[in-house]
Amino acid sequence: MNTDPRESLMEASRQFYQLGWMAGTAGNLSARVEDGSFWITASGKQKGKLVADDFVRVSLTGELLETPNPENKPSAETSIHQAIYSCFAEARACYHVHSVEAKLVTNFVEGEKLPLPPIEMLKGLGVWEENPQVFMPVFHNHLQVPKIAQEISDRFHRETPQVPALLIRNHGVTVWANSAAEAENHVELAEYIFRYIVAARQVGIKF
Ligand SMILES: CSC[C@@H](O)[C@@H](O)C(=O)COP(=O)(O)O
Ligand SMILES: [Zn+2]
Repeated sequence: MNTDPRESLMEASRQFYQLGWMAGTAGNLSARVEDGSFWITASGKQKGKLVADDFVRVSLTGELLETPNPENKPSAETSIHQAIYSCFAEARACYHVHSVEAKLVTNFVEGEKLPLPPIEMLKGLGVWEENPQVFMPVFHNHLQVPKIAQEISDRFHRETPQVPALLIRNHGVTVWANSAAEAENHVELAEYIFRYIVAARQVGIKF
């Protein structure tokens, strides 16, 4: 991967903002560099107009390594990115967005996983089966973000998720991939699936 992925992160953020998935300051994006550290959006930046100074570089253990602007603080959800990179050594990018549909679908289930419809788009998330039975992990939206990160880490060490994506209840989706381009693709596919789930419910289709 390119040593400085910020251009890809800014481009993805602009795109997600335009789609309504990173309204205001919502969401955070990160991508790793060769030494294992990662660039992540600084906390509280407007996601529709990020510039290269709106990022920080942190280590896998959360230590601040580089900040173009001394006032930058790492995203409040950095610990979730750390958990993902620690669980999946091959992951090179981790994107988190806040669409309306990603929040809605978490209200359709009470348990820890959301059943996904057996639609073609699942192939883009790595599921190549006929009529697959696939679930996306759902986590409680604890006020203390490190607690969410710990639960992600604990669950994923016990059980590998079927898709490279997770939901936080009434909050949003987080995806990961082995490149920034693939992470962007995963966000778009996950969001398509959430729109499908909402629409299927409206017309009474069950899966
Ligand atoms: C619009 S506030 C949303 C935040 O609480 C959080 O969930 C979020 O996604 C952005 O936090 P940030 O610290 O800017 O990375
Ligand atoms: Zn968030």
